[in-house]
This record gives sequence, structure tokens and C-alpha cells, in this order.
Amino acid sequence: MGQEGGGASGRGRCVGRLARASTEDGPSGGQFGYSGSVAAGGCGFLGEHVVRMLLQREPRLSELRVFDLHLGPWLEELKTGPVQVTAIQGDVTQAHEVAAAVAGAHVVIHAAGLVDVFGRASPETIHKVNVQGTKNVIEACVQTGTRFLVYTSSMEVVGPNIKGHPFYRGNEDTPYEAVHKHPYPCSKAQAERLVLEANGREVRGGLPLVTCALRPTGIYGEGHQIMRDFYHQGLRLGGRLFRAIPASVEHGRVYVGNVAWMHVLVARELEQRAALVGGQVYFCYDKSPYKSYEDFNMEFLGPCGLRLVETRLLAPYWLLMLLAALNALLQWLLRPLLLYAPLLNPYTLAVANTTFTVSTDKAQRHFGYEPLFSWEDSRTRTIRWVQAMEGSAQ
Ligand SMILES: NC(=O)C1=CN([C@@H]2O[C@H](COP(=O)(O)OP(=O)(O)OC[C@H]3O[C@@H](n4cnc5c(N)ncnc54)[C@H](O)[C@@H]3O)[C@@H](O)[C@H]2O)C=CC1
Ligand SMILES: CC(C)CCC[C@@H](C)[C@H]1CC[C@H]2[C@@H]3[C@H](O)CC4=CC(=O)CC[C@]4(C)[C@H]3CC[C@]12C
Repeated sequence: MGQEGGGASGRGRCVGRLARASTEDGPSGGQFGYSGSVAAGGCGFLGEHVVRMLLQREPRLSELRVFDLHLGPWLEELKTGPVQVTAIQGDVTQAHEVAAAVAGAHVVIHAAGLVDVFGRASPETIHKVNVQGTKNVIEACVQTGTRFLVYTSSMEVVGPNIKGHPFYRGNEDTPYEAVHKHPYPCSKAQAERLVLEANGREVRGGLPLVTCALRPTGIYGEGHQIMRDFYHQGLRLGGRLFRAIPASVEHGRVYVGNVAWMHVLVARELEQRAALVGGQVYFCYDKSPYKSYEDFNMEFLGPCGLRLVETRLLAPYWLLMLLAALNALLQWLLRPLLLYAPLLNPYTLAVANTTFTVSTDKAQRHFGYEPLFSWEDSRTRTIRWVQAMEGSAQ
């Protein structure tokens, strides 16, 4: 009962209101009742928005467990509200910690993952967290009787592929040759497959597991680390950023609040619409405009005092490829001494230089999703966040 440690091993650390997180709790509908949720990865960029969205927009929620390797201090402020928020420090790669956190919950939103396309972590670590971690979440649901699982997948499961084929205004049924080599998209694709295959498995108590996967395109909004990096880089360069990728290459982007809303909504609807939604994938989309990665970032960085300098003649694509290859070589050479992981490498250059945009209404048709935030709201909120950043030019 209420053990500090959050897990059977006592390794996972529980802060906040203590809650029972033992695998002995039995199937969902038990102690925590119908409305207990687990947000795995709940302290990440997306996870924090999911947690806040659940608290704001899920009136039936009585208990929320936030499970993450690194707990955020902002969780403290949530403890005074009407919902019992339990912060559980734990590792998705540790099956017993996951099972202890999941036991007795109604639904799990699994957004924990290692998002690394820069070579910071080894391929083995990426696999362990993203694939083994997801297996552990699925097994935890099956063993403890949690029936509903929403997995945060990624557009990277589809592409861009290593051949650089454009995916232009595609939807969930658009044929595309998905070929991955990089550990991150490989891991997301494997994890997504596991989640979808688990749909219909019998969980403790005899009922079927209902799963689905959401595939965000590039997420932006308050808390976006790469936006922060670009902003600070621009400040260091005297208020300028240099265009590296042609403006004609379009990227699908989606506001973090809308991605969070889609998770909350589908988690709510999974039970009523199990036959339709179970085993399905959905791109995450909203009304954000189709633009190149850099032009899109300028929608926020421009009003914060940065300008984008056109440099196509100064930096032709072959030069970027050379620099990217050089970065990869330096990363490899320096590995024994230090971690060199710049934004530009052959993989990020290929992704940045390939059109990938989605146009779909599947989530609207299947579970009534409409973006909660208009493009104007999303833009304003993101600009305010950049302006409030430390070292801001404003
Ligand atoms: N940022 C983006 O543009 C996109 C992200 N995604 C997916 O969304 C999910 C969330 O991504 P972000 O919020 O951007 O990343 P993030 O790195 O901000 O959040 C991930 C969270 O998972 C936690 N985590 C990592 N390893 C863990 C472990 N072993 N055990 C428990 N928790 C662990 C981290 O501490 C972090 O709080 C990921 O699954 C990612 O693949 C999908 C598409 C686009
Ligand atoms: C200096 C370069 C020429 C430009 C660098 C930009 C890149 C760092 C980013 C361009 C596209 C981004 C990726 C895209 O948004 C899709 C993603 C989905 C995910 O699930 C994880 C993140 C990412 C791979 C994202 C990473 C940064 C870019 C490669």
C-alpha cells in the first residue's frame, strides 16, 4: 500500500500523493476505478502537455499517474487540484516498474521514448527504450488488466525513406516505400507494430486489450527543444539564421497542444469505439500551414527578432552533404573522448531536405477529433513562449 518506490522493486520513486502501485491490485475497475490514467513519458515535451490536457479536459479523471525517468518540478503544482496526481520515477525498460505503475489503471498513454536522431545515444539504447520499453508497457497492460493503450508513434514510421521520396499531402492509406536504416525510425516502426499486434489480446480478467497508435509529424510549441536551440543559435549569430534547405521542401508540423488533445480524446473514446479504433494508426494533424522547416520556424522566431538570410548560393546542397558527412566522421572519431552531436548529420539533412506532409481526416471520422487550437492560437502561444525564454532578444 502506498509504497514509496512506486514499484515492486522499490527502485521506481513515487512522489506526491502516494498511491497503490502494486501488481496485486487486479484488473482495471479495481481500486482506482474507471477513471485512472497513466501518462508514461509524462514529463517530456509532449508528455507535459498530455498531463495538463488530461487534467483540464477529462472531467471523469480521478487519478493520474505520471511515470517518467526524470520527474519535472512542475508536477508539484498539480498536487493541489481535485485529481490525485501521483508522480512515479521509473524506467520503461524495467518491466516490474512499468507493471507496478500500470496496475489498476483504466488507460495508458505511452509517450515515453528516446527521441534521438543526432547520435547522442547508441542504437542499442534507442532499441531498448523504444522497443523493449513498449513491450513492457504492453505486457504490463496484459498482466494487470489495463484494457486501453494509446501509443505515441511518429511520422518517421512511414518516412521520409532513405531514398528521399517525397510524401506529399499523404494520409494513412497512401502507398509509400517505408525503408528505414536509422535506429530511431526503426525503433518507432517496431514499437508501433507491437502495439497494433497487441490489439485484441486478452488481458487479466478476460477482456480484450484495445490499442491504437498516433503518428505526429514534427511537433512544435511551448517546450520544443530544437526551436530553443535554433533561437539561441540565431541570437549568437547576431539575430540571423542562414537558410540551408530550399523553401520548396515542405514539412508537416503540428502544435503540441493539438497532439496532446488527440491523445486525450482517443483515450476517452477507445472504449466506446473499440471495434473501429482498435488496432488503427492516425496521423496527428491540425491547421498549421505547410512550409519548409526553416520558414515554419521563422513564423515564431521572426516576431522574436530573428531573420532568415538566404544563402543558397553560399551553401549548395553538396556542401551541406559534405559538412554532414564530416560531422558524422567527427562524431565517430571523438566518441572515445567526448559526445559530439550537432544538429546536422546525413540523416537529419535527408529528413530536412525531403517533403513530408499529411492531409487526412481519419481521426475526425473515427473519434471526432477537431484541433483544439487554431493556427493563430498555436502561433501566438509559441511566440509568447519564445519571448519568455531566458536570453530573449525581446
Ligand atoms: N518531438 C517530435 O517532434 C515528435 C515526437 N514523437 C514521439 O513523441 C514521444 C514524446 O516525444 P517528445 O516529448 O518530443 O520527447 P521528450 O524527450 O521530450 O520526452 C520523452 C520522455 O520520455 C522519458 N523517457 C525516456 N526514456 C525513458 C525511460 N527509459 N523510462 C521512462 N521514461 C523515459 C523522458 O524522460 C522524457 O520525459 C516520443 O515517443 C517520440 O518518439 C513523435 C513524432 C514527433
Ligand atoms: C541544419 C539542418 C540543415 C536542418 C536541421 C533540421 C533538423 C534538425 C530537423 C528537420 C526535420 C526534423 C525532424 C522531423 O520533424 C521529424 C521528426 C519526428 C520525430 O518523431 C522525432 C523528431 C524528428 C526526427 C525531427 C528531428 C529534427 C529534424 C531532423
